[in-house]
Amino acid sequence: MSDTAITVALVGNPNSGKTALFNALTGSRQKVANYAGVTVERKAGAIKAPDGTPMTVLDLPGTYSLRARSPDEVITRDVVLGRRPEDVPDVLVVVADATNLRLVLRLALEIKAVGLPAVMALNMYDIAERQGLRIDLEGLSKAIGMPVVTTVATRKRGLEQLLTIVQGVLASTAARPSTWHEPDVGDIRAAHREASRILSAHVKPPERPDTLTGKIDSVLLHPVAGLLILLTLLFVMFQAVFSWAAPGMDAIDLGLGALGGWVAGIMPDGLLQSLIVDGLISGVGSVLVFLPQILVLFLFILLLEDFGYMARAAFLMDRIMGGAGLHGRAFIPLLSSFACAIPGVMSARVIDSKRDRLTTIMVAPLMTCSARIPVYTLIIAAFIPRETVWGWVELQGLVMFGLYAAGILSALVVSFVIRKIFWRGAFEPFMMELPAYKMPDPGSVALNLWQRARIFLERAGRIILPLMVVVWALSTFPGPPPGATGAAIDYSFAGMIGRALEPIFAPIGFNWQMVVALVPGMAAREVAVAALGTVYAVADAESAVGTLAGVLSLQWSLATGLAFLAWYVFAPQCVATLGVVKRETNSWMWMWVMVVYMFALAYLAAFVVYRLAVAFGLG
Ligand SMILES: Nc1nc2c(ncn2[C@@H]2O[C@H](COP(=O)(O)OP(=O)(O)OP(=O)(O)O)[C@@H](O)[C@H]2O)c(=O)[nH]1
Ligand SMILES: [Mg+2]
Repeated sequence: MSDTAITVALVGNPNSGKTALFNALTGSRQKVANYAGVTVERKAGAIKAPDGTPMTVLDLPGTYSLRARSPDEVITRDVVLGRRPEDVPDVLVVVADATNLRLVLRLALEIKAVGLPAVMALNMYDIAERQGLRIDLEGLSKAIGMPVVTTVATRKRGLEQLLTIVQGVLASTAARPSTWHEPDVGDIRAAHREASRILSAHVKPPERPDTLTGKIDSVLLHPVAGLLILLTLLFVMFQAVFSWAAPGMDAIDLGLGALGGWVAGIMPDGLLQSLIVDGLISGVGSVLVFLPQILVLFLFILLLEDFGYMARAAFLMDRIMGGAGLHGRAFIPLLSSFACAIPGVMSARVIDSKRDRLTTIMVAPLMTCSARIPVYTLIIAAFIPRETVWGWVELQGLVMFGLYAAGILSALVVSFVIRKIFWRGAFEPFMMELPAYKMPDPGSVALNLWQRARIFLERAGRIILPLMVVVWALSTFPGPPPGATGAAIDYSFAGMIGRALEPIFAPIGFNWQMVVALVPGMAAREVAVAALGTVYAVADAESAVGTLAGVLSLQWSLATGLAFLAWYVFAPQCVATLGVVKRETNSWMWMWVMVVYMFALAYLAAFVVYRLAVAFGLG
């Protein structure tokens, strides 16, 4: 970004399409979704105006006012008011949802007071046209004192005109000193009246109002039917994760097996062959197999997000979450944590109260992130028979559903305990605008899915691959002394480390190979799967290309398998998440509290599960 570039900041209400506009302008792929509070950071992108002038575009978190309450709104306020030296805007683009103008008009009046040249982008104009909404663009523009341009961010419509007008106001208007001050209740009322006046003067109600959203909501938000539908959706999702992904997983498995066999055939036996076949193909491959499942899961999540269902799910869960002491806005952070706890912890920024935010951050890693999928499905494939329980309900999917439910339940219980022990507070009811339903756009879903695949593959290459070289080396060296009788790996460093730590984990039924896998598993959960793949492949060179699940089902008891699952529901096995918790809470203490409480829960849960299973004769 050059200092001479013009800086354009996109400001607006949540869910008005700022990020969609940012992506359309800059060609980036920041997350866009049909609910409020998606963006919690400022993002910058460099572009050229139609006449070639370099520009920097800033995407900002959504807000209803510059009177910022939550940390994400503070970012927006500070950028707009020029308080962040690295991002001082020259011009503001107020991004408005054309079908929902009342609140953004209030914001536009505040923006006027800031004194910078400003333009309003009337976004989602396609929907406004479909509804037959009649907006007097000229009158509106006069009333708010800034040019108005219509845009359709998702179809890249109106972008050139927007940029041209942005340059126009920059050339014709000089920045005035800011007269903005934190509005008090009286100011807000006055602004509200003014916004209503502008609205009734320049916007005629739609000829074909969106009645569909109301109709769908009467079913989906029904206190009983709605919850049942939500549960059914989740249930179908986990069934699909197993049944739809199976062919893809089998294909990858077969391909990797063939690759391993081929490499073993053309390379002479020896260290290098072992590194490639046992370390890389068995190790990294055992994680790659799970790509189809991750994609099926995200396909569901992306479709539901784009459709506008997630905000409804939040609404339905509000009573239950409130009962557990979670803030109404905690749903979105917890939902994001299903992908990964890192964006989840970050989106807790939408919560204004410090304590509520901290509670949400503390429980976010309990939600089942996608890195747990390889661990869960590996153990399920090894120990849970592929049986049909009832109709189309399969046992494996049912167990997966149970593991996700265990994560959610434990998050509710932990936040309940935090609120009871550390701080009590008033229950904050859900406050989020429910977005209108939209048909998901196949192109953007496909693009997002591809992003997910890329993240997964990049992790395999950047984190798992190098770690597997280390795990392989630790399991191979030093070689066994001459005349040794045991398996070679018993004499290796990995064997020594595993045996040294084994006593700690013996009470919960873990063997030393599992302990060896837990250590690099701190880097990321799925690394443990890869490490098991490598350790067992090195240990048993004969069947190095057999499936890992098959090996585990022979080597572990069912009780051990279940204890491992219980461990992974709770263990804080991801250093990156801990780093983000430290950054977002700005405290080492809370990070350590998280480490200690999650490890304690993991150990306890694995212990109870293991002992119970043994008592039932599954040891
Ligand atoms: N039909 C239509 N949909 C749009 C348009 N612009 C954005 N959307 C959709 O509106 C939803 C919200 O878009 P985002 O870009 O995430 O909104 P945002 O303003 O960045 O939201 P926050 O980050 O939460 O403040 C998404 O589902 C987009 O696909 C548009 O011009 N037309
Ligand atoms: Mg956004």
